[in-house]
Amino acid sequence: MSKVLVVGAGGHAKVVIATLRAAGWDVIGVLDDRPESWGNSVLGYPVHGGLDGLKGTRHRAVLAIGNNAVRRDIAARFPNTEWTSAIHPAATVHESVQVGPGTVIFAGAVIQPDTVLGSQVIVNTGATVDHDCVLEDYVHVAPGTQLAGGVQLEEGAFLGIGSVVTPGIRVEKWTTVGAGSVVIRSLPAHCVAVGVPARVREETKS
Ligand SMILES: CC(=O)SCCNC(=O)CCNC(=O)[C@H](O)C(C)(C)COP(=O)(O)OP(=O)(O)OC[C@H]1O[C@@H](n2cnc3c(N)ncnc32)[C@H](O)[C@@H]1OP(=O)(O)O
Repeated sequence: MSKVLVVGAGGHAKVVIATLRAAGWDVIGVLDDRPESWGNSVLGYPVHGGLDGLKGTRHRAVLAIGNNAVRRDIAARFPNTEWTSAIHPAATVHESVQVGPGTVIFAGAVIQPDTVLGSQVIVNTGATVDHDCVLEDYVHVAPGTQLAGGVQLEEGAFLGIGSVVTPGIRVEKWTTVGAGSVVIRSLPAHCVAVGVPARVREETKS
């Protein structure tokens, strides 16, 4: 069994650990920069200490943090870490799908042919991503999100739980789509869009 470290000791880490275990990985522990988490455990796996523990380790690691910008910043901080992807055996991922380093795909997700997932992407529980989609680096599609064919989610886009995107739509960089929203027109970068149909309600800085 290959050994792997988990980075992040929050709720998302529980699902990452469950996914890794189901996929046959040997989880050797958790790292988190918050001192209050040290000595605790996540699903029975000990939090050994801060992220500097990644320096010099020969083990692979998974970034188990749901926030897209935080994943981006940690990946930049540790360029020499070998980030591994994790796919739950109860996810359905077509053999033509490309999966980048550090990307996690949780139970019940379905990913259809010729979709491309970048690095550090999260396809959360039960999300469906249909044919020919592109999810760039640091994208997170929350549980139950449904993407039609040919959807493009640019770097850092976050789609809230249960959101829906119609065919061929583009959501530009670092934009957030609110829970339950239905995206029927492409969305610009760095904004928050909500509702049915989704409309921009706020511009953001990052
Ligand atoms: C396993 C996991 O847990 S994965 C994590 C999944 N997490 C999610 O899906 C979270 C999704 N987050 C949301 O939908 C949030 O509501 C956000 C990000 C869109 C907005 O959050 P905030 O900026 O805090 O917005 P806030 O709660 O202040 O609401 C602002 C306005 O937007 C409206 N609004 C917020 N979210 C939505 C939504 N999803 N759909 C429609 N309207 C919404 C509010 O009703 C409010 O309207 P008002 O000004 O007329 O009263």
